[in-house]
Amino acid sequence: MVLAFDAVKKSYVDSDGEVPVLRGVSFELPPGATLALTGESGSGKSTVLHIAGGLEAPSSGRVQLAGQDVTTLNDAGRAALRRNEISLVFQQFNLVPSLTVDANISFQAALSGRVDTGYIERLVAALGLSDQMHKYPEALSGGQQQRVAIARALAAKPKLLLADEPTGNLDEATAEGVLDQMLDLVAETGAALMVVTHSPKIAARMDRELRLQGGVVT
Ligand SMILES: Nc1ncnc2c1ncn2[C@@H]1O[C@H](COP(=O)(O)OP(=O)(O)OP(=O)(O)O)[C@@H](O)[C@H]1O
Repeated sequence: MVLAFDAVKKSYVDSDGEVPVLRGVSFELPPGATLALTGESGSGKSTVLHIAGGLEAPSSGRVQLAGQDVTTLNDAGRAALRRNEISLVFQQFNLVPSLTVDANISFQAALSGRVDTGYIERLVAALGLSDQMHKYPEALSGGQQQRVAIARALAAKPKLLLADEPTGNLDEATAEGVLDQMLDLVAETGAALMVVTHSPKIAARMDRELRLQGGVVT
């Protein structure tokens, strides 16, 4: 399995006391699988994504990523897993402002020593970014920045691609193009893909939909 959640629970503590968000979430994502994670606002979708990406720890339960139990790894182990096996696309694009688009796109791939120039050129062309490569992120529109973030995530050829509303700022045709690129990566490399989305159209393009409701998946 690329990703396996086993009875994952997560609570936050706020001024009212402990607030349970995930009450026992289990699912598996094998290589080449695609999954849409849906549910109402506040149902815990981003929380699942952050736990899957090793950014947050579950309160209990087990998470296995690329065959390793994330819950027992130390910080260095988790950081290595994040760097080498996982790409995340957030709602905020987290581009590096001091680097050109070109350098931003290669950034993660370079960290894990996997820069495939031919693949990056294809991606950049397919995502309509060829004319933007020497610009800095601040000179790009929101939709262009989003495509740069997606190109960076794909360029690293991760085993697991996690995306939170990856097409939120894009018009329909561009959003379709972005999804095509994500699904091509899955088809070509056997990566697994999990997408958080409110869009039934995007969900329909994934193999499977998990709906979060009341802290469990349905
Ligand atoms: N760091 C935190 N501290 C306290 N509560 C949190 C924290 N992160 C998330 N929550 C709470 O957990 C619940 C789930 O949040 P989450 O962001 O996972 O939902 P979501 O389904 O992704 O929502 P949306 O569709 O609006 O992005 C919310 O009630 C939120 O307030």
